[in-house]
Amino acid sequence: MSLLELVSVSQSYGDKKIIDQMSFALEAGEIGCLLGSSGCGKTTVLRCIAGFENLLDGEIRLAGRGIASAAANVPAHQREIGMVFQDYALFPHLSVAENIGFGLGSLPRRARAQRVDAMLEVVGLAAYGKAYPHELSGGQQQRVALARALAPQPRLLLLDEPFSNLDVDLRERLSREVRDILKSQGTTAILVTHDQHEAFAMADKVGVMSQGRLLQWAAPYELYHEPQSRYVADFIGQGAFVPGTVTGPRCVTLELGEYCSAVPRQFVIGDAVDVLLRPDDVVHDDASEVKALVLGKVFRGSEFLYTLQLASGRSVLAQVPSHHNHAIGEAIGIRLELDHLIAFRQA
Ligand SMILES: Nc1ncnc2c1ncn2[C@@H]1O[C@H](COP(=O)(O)OP(=O)(O)OP(=O)(O)O)[C@@H](O)[C@H]1O
Repeated sequence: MSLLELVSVSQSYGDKKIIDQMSFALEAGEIGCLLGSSGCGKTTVLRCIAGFENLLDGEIRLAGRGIASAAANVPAHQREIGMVFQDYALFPHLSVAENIGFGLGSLPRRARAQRVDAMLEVVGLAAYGKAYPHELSGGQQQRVALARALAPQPRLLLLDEPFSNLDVDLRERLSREVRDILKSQGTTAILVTHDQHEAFAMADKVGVMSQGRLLQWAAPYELYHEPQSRYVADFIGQGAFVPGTVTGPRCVTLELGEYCSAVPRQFVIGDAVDVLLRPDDVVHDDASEVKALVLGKVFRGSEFLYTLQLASGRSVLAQVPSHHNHAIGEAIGIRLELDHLIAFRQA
């Protein structure tokens, strides 16, 4: 039995449908992530799970028990769900230890103090119990918020864009740290973000949302390598679509030549397809007869990300080791190295 199940959940504000028949399941101890552009309904899903919104249709189950449907709701405070918000929402007049102990009122004093100490240790702030929130950095404050949410040992933790107030470096580090903390505690959690690096760094399962619908719910690797729709293929990672024709059971012909790998089974010979080329599929090769013009380049330390123009005028991206330093306007040889093909029928 999954720890959290959403079964065909819909929600609306007035006449406007915000969540449309959304279903997914999260196993105990897993970290899930809802990823999507601004306004697609991510936060609304969290609010439905937390008990702050009523459902129009469908059901939410936590550990096998129905907690929300159009007909009945378990009140938010009885759901044993913790939340961490973007703005930390710490109490400024309480010390770090008092903040963390805030939700532990039902524990005897001693047990509460022990739990607070243990949580300070878990989030690496053992020396800061007596400090006040304004004396801490943004990253430290977010760790206090995490400790406060974890202290009552919720069945499920919801994190709503928890790192978006932090600068990029800290975001990356903290997202790894938070994942380690959640895993060490065996906490089941759902994170909401519009940052796919964060989603990939943190989550076991990622759900891509668009306009209130869940388009795909899968492990990050699968989302990247086996996107089920053009939208997901486009949204996840970088790349460009290039038109081609299926020429054999495993082959497709593009303007860059014929490439044979596993053509998805739904296609037959003669089908017109758009093939997704990721930057790492396009390999720089001086010996190749296929040439492309360097339109732009971004230095990334160990590599360049080149924007290349093909003979047709179409652009593709290529990830090239940075000792190949070509000038804009130069023609360079390229070939494709496709492990597997991501292709969609041409519209
Ligand atoms: N209280 C409300 N009343 C009416 N409409 C609302 C309300 N809250 C949110 N919405 C609308 O619901 C839609 C989804 O909002 P939601 O906050 O869930 O999106 P989101 O994906 O979390 O966006 P962001 O990444 O910008 O936070 C938006 O169009 C928003 O305008």
